[in-house]
Amino acid sequence: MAEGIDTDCMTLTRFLLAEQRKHPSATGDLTQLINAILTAIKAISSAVRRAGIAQLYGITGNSNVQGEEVKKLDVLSNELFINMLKSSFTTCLLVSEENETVIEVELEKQGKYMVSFDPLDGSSNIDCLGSIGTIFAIYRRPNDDSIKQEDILVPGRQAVAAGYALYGSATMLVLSVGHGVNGFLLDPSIGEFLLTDRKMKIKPRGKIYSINEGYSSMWPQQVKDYIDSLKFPKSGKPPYGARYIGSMVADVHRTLKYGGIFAYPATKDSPKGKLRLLYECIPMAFIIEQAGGLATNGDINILDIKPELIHQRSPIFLGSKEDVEDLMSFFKSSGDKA
Ligand SMILES: O=P(O)(O)OC[C@H]1O[C@](O)(COP(=O)(O)O)[C@@H](O)[C@@H]1O
Ligand SMILES: [Mg+2]
Ligand SMILES: [Mg+2]
Repeated sequence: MAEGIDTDCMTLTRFLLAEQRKHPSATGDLTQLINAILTAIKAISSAVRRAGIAQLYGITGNSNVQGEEVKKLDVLSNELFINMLKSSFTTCLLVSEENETVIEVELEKQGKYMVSFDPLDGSSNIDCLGSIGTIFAIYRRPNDDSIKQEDILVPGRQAVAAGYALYGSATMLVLSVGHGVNGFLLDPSIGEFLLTDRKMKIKPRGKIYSINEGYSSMWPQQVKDYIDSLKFPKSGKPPYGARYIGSMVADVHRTLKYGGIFAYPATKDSPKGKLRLLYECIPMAFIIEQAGGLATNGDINILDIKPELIHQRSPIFLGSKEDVEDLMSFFKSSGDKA
């Protein structure tokens, strides 16, 4: 019989408590907040698993066979996330991809953290049973009494934690509280996340690039030249392989595990790129950097960008350090920005 992964039976709950004990002054609020996120992720995971099989029984679209309303997965995921975060009594400001404006938590439920999140990422993959995910970043609120909505517009460098859940062939949570990255697999039979990927590190260089090649005619020249250098290497080295799922969580997770580069550049149609800074680019950049990789917009590090708008977009290139540095050299030598 094949041996299973050695999990040491370290549950995420135990892991978080051990992290908390490293900081004697910790109040436990961050642990409570992450636990609330975990509950939302378990509920979303269970809804995702049911959504696939629901197609078999005609429970699709907006109503089921009885004509009852069925919430779309992204709407349901958003509601679950917001409810869990509010009822954790640890948050004050929330930014969700699904809400136009900043959500201010009711005064009596307010706590000291701010959270930005994409409750369901890769939604175009839902109907074809492809992998989807959830992304989040956590910040401490400024130390004054009155909170302002713009308080959440801080560079990713100031995040205290970030992570993502991937609803793939199993549900995995990848988390960093600022001391490296750890991965936990959900065992649905016991409802627990178990530590399976301890101290995750990204290879310094990979062999895979991940970009929507269909838009190549609209890429900046530097991106065209860089991708050509991977496909037609001069030195007689083998070319890079290409992989693109179209679900950021799944594409970034593969990049973290196998190495290489993930890119969503600016295009002629989307001069600022497509992906959103607060709840897609920053959390992923935080994870990749904590794992020893790099994330840039082609000009500056993603974590050093000061956001100006909650739904601001940014070009992004992230992954193995040497691969991202190679890409950056194409922008530097042309003198142009991404
Ligand atoms: O289809 P495209 O243009 O390649 O875009 C794919 C990107 O869009 C996204 O699906 C956008 O996320 P949402 O599903 O949360 O809107 C990313 O996950 C993915 O990287
Ligand atoms: Mg998304
Ligand atoms: Mg989304």
